[in-house]
Amino acid sequence: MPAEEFVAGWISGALGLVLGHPFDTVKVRLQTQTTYRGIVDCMVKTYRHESLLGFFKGMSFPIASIAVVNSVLFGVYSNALLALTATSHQERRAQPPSYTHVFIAGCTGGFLQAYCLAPFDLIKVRLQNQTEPRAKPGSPPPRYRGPMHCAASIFQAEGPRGLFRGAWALTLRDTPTLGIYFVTYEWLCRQFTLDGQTPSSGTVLVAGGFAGITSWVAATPLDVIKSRMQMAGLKQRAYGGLLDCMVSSARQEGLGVFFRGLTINSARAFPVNAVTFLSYEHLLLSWG
Ligand SMILES: CN(C)C(=N)NCCC[C@H](N)C(=O)O
Repeated sequence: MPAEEFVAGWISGALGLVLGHPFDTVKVRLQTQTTYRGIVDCMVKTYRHESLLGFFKGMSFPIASIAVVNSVLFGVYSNALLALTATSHQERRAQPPSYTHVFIAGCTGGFLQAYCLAPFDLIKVRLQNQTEPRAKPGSPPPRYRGPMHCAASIFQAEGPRGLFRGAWALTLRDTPTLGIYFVTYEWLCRQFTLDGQTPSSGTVLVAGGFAGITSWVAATPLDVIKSRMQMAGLKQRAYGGLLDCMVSSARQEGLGVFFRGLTINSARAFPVNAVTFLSYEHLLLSWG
């Protein structure tokens, strides 16, 4: 099993994550809290109340976890393609796989990464939703003192299953959308590259960026539900399950609720995924 894809996936995912985290914090807050009038209002309030640090809440944990999650995604994707088409990463430019194979491999990667991502994503969302300013005398202490304390508190209160809250919604979100992600990337690369050639860096940046946007547009409805399930019973009301969360969110806030965070998600997706794919392709190319 080729291991370079796992390592390249890890490094490229971490680079993309740092770039996209401030956008991600605004997105999570818009999706789960009703106190903001829009993106700008959320950014201004976050900055005033919590300074620049507020945008980077909950980042240390995803940085550590991206090692696992992105390497599982890219490693499983590439190895699934190897199993389906008997071609290695290097051979795929000369013998491109069919889009059906790319889609199946992407869905497989998405499905497996969702389970690795679930506990890390839960902790990230819980920390991002803590709007208390850091270390201000007299202000109430935040519920969680950091990622480890957050993980331990959830574990103590709900057991190991508690750490997988929202995992179903996350799996439903990621399985098909990661198929879409890799198909879009491959399709765009092939449109702008001569047969058998390696795509230029510009092509990889654009194809990666648009793959990110397309997949996140498709993922946003379930992303909203996932974030609400993860916050259920805290700042949110508790839900009877995924379907109950969907129906009651739509009843109370209209169908527009499923597109909350869409703009910020798309704005974040372009740079994050452009950088992720560029570094992934370059790392694999330099390792031969
Ligand atoms: C639509 N979905 C779930 C994705 N495209 N997932 C791939 C993640 C890539 C990058 N780390 C990101 O956070 O955008």
